[in-house]
Amino acid sequence: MDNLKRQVGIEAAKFVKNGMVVGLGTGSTAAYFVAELGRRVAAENLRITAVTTSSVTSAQARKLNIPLKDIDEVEAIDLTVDGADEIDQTLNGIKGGGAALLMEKIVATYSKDYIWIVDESKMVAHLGAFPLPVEVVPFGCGQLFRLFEKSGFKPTFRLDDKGALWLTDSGNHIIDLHMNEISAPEKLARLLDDTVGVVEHGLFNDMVKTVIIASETEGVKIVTK
Ligand SMILES: O=C[C@H](O)[C@H](O)[C@H](O)COP(=O)(O)O
Repeated sequence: MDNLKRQVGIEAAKFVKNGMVVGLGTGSTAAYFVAELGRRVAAENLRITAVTTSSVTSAQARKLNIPLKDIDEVEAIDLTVDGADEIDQTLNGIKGGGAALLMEKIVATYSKDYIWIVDESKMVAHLGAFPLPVEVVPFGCGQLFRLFEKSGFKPTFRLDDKGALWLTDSGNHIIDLHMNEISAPEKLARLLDDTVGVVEHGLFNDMVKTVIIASETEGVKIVTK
């Protein structure tokens, strides 16, 4: 698995050219992309500026001497590369397994180009086997949890290793919805967008045009929409 993740990370880094502003995703797959960029910055004198999608990725980028800027300091983001938890046949996806969905969606929204990198296990017929992360404001999140229960969304609060409610980089909590199958991702996204207390959700519908997939049998392939 790690080998497949490394392959797509290295492949995606080939899209990065001198002078670009690059969005750095979060997670175990995106970390290989960031590592390869760091290698190229050191070995090839690649000149880029990066914006990141989480404190974890910022820390990795700093260690690798990748120049970072705040998202509001850059004119535009040329390309963002990120992982995903599930991707369906239409290239809708679920993200946020690493709790970075809010910053990830903001960075993706302001990127001219957006690529996901995954191993083949992430490609699915229907979204929903992976619990859908929803970032929620702490105030009233117990009420929101009960609303999700009544709606049949099978919510669970995400906890940290001490058993406390998970705190995101933006100071919010995460409720994971165990829906098993999401038959209408657009409809669910609209409903969540309209729900008070929801900051963001992990449905990334119609956002990505390019996915780089690695499999044991077929190697690396690029799927576009
Ligand atoms: O919040 C985390 C992100 O959405 C990740 O990109 C996603 O969870 C995939 O992570 P991984 O590459 O570790 O499977």
